Amino acid sequence: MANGSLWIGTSWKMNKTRDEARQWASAMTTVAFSERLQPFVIPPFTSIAPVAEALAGSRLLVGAQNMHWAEAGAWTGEISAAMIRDCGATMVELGHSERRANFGETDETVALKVATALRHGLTPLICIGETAAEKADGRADEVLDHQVRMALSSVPADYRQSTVLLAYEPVWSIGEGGTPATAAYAGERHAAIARVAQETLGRPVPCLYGGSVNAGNCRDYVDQPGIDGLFIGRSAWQADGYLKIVGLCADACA
Ligand SMILES: O=C[C@H](O)COP(=O)(O)O
Repeated sequence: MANGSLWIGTSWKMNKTRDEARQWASAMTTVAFSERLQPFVIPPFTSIAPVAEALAGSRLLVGAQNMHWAEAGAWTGEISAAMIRDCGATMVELGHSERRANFGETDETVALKVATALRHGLTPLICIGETAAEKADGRADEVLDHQVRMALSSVPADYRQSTVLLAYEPVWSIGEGGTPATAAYAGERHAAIARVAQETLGRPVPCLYGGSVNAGNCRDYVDQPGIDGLFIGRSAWQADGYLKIVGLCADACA
């Protein structure tokens, strides 16, 4: 269980029109979230502004699923940190395994993006995780160590106390066909990640678990020491699914 806030959020990946996004957001506006929780939602780019408008005044933070590291320029198809801020987002997800596997994201580009995000006042949510093959080879902690060091060593000196989040998402646990990590396995990896983060940044860095989280297993994860929140896909894409998990996590904190 987290000592500080328990971060409970969802990325919608490439799902929802603006109308669908507004419907999800409007279901949140009357919810009294537990003070122990920090809720957040990460819509696709097209829905950031309408969701941020609908959630103005609520405790839910809004994020983007990716961004470019450059300030502006000839980067067709890309989105800058300033554009994301302009739409009302205050967080940005970086390095999701789907972007690493399908769009050439690397530890080097994630590092560049972390620095840019912080300079623009965006909280980076840095996704890390080993593949099934790396796990089978007994290399999970080695892979995570490298990912964490690369991402956190890029934090500019003036921003070392800014909020930075990690999300441990074993690649084999994500999406359709994914197998959720056992809470014990996730807890062991979180302990290893916490040691590397402390070494690299000189302070604790909150780390969320993601990968087939659902209403049936969410409490097992948040009961683990060192798991500071949950990053949820499919089980939170419907408002009632998200709120069910939020309620269970609030109970776990009580
Ligand atoms: O961004 C969220 C993660 O990739 C987890 O997705 P999932 O809960 O659908 O497995």
